[in-house]
Amino acid sequence: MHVLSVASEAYPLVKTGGLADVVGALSAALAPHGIETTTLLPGYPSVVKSLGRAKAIRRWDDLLGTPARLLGGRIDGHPLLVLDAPDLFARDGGPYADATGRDWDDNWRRFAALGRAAADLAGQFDLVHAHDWQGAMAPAYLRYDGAQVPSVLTIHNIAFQGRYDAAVFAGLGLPETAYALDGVEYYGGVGLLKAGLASADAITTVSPSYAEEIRHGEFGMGLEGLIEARRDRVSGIVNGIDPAVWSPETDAALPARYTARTLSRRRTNKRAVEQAFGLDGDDGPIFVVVSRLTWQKGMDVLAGQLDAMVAMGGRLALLGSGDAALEQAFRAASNRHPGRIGVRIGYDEALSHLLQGGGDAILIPSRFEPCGLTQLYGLAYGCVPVVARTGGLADTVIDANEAAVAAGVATGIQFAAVTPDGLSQALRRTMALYAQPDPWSTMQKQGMRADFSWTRSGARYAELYRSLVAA
Ligand SMILES: Nc1ncnc2c1ncn2[C@@H]1O[C@H](COP(=O)(O)OP(=O)(O)O[C@H]2O[C@H](CO)[C@@H](O)[C@H](O)[C@H]2O)[C@@H](O)[C@H]1O
Repeated sequence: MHVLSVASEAYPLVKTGGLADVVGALSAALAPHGIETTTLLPGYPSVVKSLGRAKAIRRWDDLLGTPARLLGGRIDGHPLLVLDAPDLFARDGGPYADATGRDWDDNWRRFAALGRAAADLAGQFDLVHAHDWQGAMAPAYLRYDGAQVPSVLTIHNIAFQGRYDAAVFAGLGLPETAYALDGVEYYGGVGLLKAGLASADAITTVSPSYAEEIRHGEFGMGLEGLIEARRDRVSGIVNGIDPAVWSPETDAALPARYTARTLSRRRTNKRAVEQAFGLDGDDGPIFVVVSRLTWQKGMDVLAGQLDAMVAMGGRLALLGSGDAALEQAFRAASNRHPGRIGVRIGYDEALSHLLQGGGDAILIPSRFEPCGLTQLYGLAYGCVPVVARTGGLADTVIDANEAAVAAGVATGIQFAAVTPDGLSQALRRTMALYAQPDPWSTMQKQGMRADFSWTRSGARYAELYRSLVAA
């Protein structure tokens, strides 16, 4: 089977978050099931450059108003297609925003063009798998083209919806009838994710709990009615992690590599974390954070608990970037507590590996979390996850309640309320567990033994694809 996977990022070519990790890993996850995945990405400058001298496979004189061509390449040995449309993608800055962080005004056109190109190419594939709002127009174009190729749309985060003014509809190149309640119309404007959700043959989210949560107002963020109406098409398939990239035994970013049997080697990495973040050397735990600094991730609540954490004897090494006010709050905390709180504002892939390989516990106090990958990396690296009980975090971490600790099955600490009290209790519980070396190392080893490889989830996607292609 040949599948076209359409997304705005894919590791290792372009990454701003977890979407890239998953899209980058899918091709290898599906190959054992006889599925060849071709990934279609926008031609950002770095992506086009990575292709070297590539020949155009196809050209458009007018792809939603702009000339474009299709270039071929490989991503980790798997087929790659790149939509080279310089008017849309040849810009400095990030995939979605300029260097100052301001979203590009024409994002609707940039990612609708990606979807339009995918639909134009779909005839060469058995199925199209689109990701998030940036890929979501692919199923919509397929539907309004009357194409026979089935489509899957995966929601990695329903908070990002690609919502625009009604005026952009005219630029989408769709029939008038598409501006309708069951089409692209969304609260009086245009919704790209909404259009995809209304059109795809199947909808997946990245954990079973999140699939359930988004049927309700608090998590559905305006799309709960549509999700509920299409619930027989919605399923949750939990993300895996790519062992070629995330494995403490082989990780080149770690000063000391280790396994569950050689956990004491982590001490060398812990010293490296202390150095990198200017932390005091002592025997207490180092909490780590690798995250976008946003409301979703509960970073405001964490910022409010840092004085308490330091008073308990904890230290923190934080790597992240995001909201300016939160960046400032963490910097200020680090100035207040030199040697106890170290902060690195920015994006650094290698440092994120070091934190997992040297930190004692990774904090993830998310208000909602479709799946979450950093807790899975934490589990694989013996960096115990301390997580809010929501979405994929609830599905992947076994809380260290008394029964679970006694049975030796706990893999982390869960807490229910993302509030100052909820988080400070979780920190206190973590400190108390850390003070008991045996249960703590049992918890680390349990996490490292848990299987979050793509084996099971790859099989689930393959099964879903087959059910649609056969239909
Ligand atoms: N400053 C930094 N430097 C280096 N690396 C950094 C970094 N900040 C974050 N990262 C990395 O970015 C990724 C974040 O992935 P997550 O799944 O945790 O969240 P995200 O919200 O981006 O993804 C969305 O999509 C994914 C994929 O489906 C879902 O798991 C998730 O719940 C959903 O919100 C991880 O690989 C992490 O290590």
